[in-house]
Amino acid sequence: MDLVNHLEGRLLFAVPKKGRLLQAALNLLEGADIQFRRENRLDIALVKNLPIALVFLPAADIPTFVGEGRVDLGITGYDQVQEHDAGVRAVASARRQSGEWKHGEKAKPQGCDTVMELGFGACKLQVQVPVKGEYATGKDLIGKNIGTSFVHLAQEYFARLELEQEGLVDADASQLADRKLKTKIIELSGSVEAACALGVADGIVDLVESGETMKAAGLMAIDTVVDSSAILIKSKAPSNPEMVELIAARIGGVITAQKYVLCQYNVERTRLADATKITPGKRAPTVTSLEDEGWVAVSAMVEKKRIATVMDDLTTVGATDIIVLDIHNTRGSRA
Ligand SMILES: Nc1ncnc2c1ncn2[C@@H]1O[C@H](COP(=O)(O)OP(=O)(O)OP(=O)(O)O)[C@@H](O)[C@H]1O
Ligand SMILES: O=P(O)(O)OC[C@H]1O[C@H](OP(=O)(O)OP(=O)(O)O)[C@H](O)[C@@H]1O
Repeated sequence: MDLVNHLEGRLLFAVPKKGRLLQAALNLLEGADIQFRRENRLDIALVKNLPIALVFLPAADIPTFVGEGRVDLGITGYDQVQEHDAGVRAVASARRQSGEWKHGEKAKPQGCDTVMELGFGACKLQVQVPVKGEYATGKDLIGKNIGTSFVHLAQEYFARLELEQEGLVDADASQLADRKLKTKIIELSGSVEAACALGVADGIVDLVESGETMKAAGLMAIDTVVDSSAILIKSKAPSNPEMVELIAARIGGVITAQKYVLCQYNVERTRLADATKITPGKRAPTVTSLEDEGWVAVSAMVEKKRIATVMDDLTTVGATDIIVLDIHNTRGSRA
């Protein structure tokens, strides 16, 4: 089947084609009942039960496709959106400085809107230097060689430090983009952590999650450029805004379900106020009278990560028959 000719009328939804975000993104699509079959080696898949086509793209390219309105929705890292935006500022700056930018010309309406955080892919883009070295702060690296895949964010980070050193604090985005750096930013496409040991760079700007890669390479973090996690983004003018809303509501429901459990217990009415302070629910707890006068049953959503403490505290205020249930899906309450 010629898939490209079947895209007409379908909302285009970009998903990372490989790497750290792929599996969690696929799990989210499954939870949202977005059904598709991806043919071997094809980067487009038609969704069977909705007028959507999935486009599998490198996470780094998704902000470009969504930002230019070629694709309506996308899942990628916040770091990638920030890098893309910094790249757009760098291009605008180059055009301004070369005189190509005409007076009064408006920037193209580029960029994307964040719909929601997705609760996975947490990591930090950090400035790293050799543990056994002479650098302790970002400023110590001014004028040095920096290896990174995030060239535009690194450029703006060092532009800020260089301008601060020259006495200009609070530089705006275009001043950062316009800066001719003393620091040399070296673009690397992977295995960035090897750059210092191999003598290519004095420091690097790279992603850190557990810190294992950094530690194994004999590096330590001295500053954070961006705190990131996976996000759902949409173009500024999606082809089908209702469908975007529907997908966002479904994905929001799955995320809430993953994040919360349902806690139910019985408690004496006299202790109800103490108990509901511990389980206020997302909006309010559901309280039902029991046959046994003086007792009530309470049911409330509780964040999964807090549930053990919540159960301890409920026991302390005299709650009994405490049970915790997994939530399969939700709607109408975003995470
Ligand atoms: N160690 C990590 N832990 C959590 N999230 C990460 C981690 N590394 C990267 N990410 C997130 O996943 C996104 C994609 O990174 P990943 O390294 O998987 O990309 P990729 O598409 O495989 O590209 P590359 O070929 O450059 O490795 C990053 O932008 C970041 O948001
Ligand atoms: O702090 P950690 O948990 O060790 O994770 C950090 C590593 O993960 C990412 O790389 P990835 O393994 O995705 O491969 P890459 O170097 O090819 O991008 C990132 O670029 C770091 O190298």
